[in-house]
Amino acid sequence: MRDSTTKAMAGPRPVVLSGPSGAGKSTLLKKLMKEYDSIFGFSVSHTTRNPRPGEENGKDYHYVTRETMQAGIDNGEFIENAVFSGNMYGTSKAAVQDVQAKNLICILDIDMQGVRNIKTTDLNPIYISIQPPSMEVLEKRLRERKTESEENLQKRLNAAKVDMQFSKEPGVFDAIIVNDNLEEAYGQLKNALLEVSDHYNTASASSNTSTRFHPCTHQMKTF
Ligand SMILES: Nc1nc2c(ncn2[C@@H]2O[C@H](COP(=O)(O)OP(=O)(O)O)[C@@H](O)[C@H]2O)c(=O)[nH]1
Ligand SMILES: Nc1ncnc2c1ncn2[C@@H]1O[C@H](COP(=O)(O)OP(=O)(O)O)[C@@H](O)[C@H]1O
Repeated sequence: MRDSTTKAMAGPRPVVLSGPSGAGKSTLLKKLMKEYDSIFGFSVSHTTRNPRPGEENGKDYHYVTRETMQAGIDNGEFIENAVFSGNMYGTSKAAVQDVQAKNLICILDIDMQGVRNIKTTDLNPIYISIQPPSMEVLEKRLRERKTESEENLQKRLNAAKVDMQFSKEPGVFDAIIVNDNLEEAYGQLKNALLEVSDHYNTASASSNTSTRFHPCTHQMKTF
């Protein structure tokens, strides 16, 4: 059902990045955000999982208890929420509004349940799937990341099999990027952001030849 509280406002379309845990979404997003920090803004999700070393509350996630998260959901504060590997995750309306208020293109990193749920809302994002070259490579990268217990790792690998099938469903994603070589995948991500939307265009920066994103304003829905 559509959220009847949504209202239209001018602004660029958000971007959803999805794909298996370990596919490289955070790595690619961090590169994009570093290069184009005046263009893109990250939608900071809520989660009940513990922070990893180096992660910052309010930057990577809002780390909350189950009780706090459930209260927020019950109170209608979330656009979507899901349980992944035993933890709750969700995109609050405030997370998206905070980015839009800065006139930045909002980027969401969400799982496939989130993709399905967002498709029932008026957010109208561009959907990009980041996929690993193979299950073997995914497992190797997840193990080398050293962030997960064996149990969590197995849960992520099981979810990844379903996710890889989901990404092949016609019409779900505007672009699918296989993250084999990081620089190539990053180039493809930038191209996908340009190609999948008429609302982006490129121009040479005055002082160098790097590609710049210039979002045009158009009608979009916000929460
Ligand atoms: N539905 C939904 N999924 C989210 C949200 N935030 C993160 N996720 C997904 O939750 C999964 C686990 O994220 P995380 O614990 O950070 O582990 P990682 O993907 O292995 O780095 C990933 O697939 C994320 O895309 C959210 O707000 N909503
Ligand atoms: N193209 C790549 N080649 C090799 N390692 C990569 C590549 N992309 C990401 N990684 C590494 O794989 C691990 C998983 O990437 P990450 O960005 O955390 O994935 P996700 O956010 O999708 O869970 C990280 O340790 C990251 O440094």
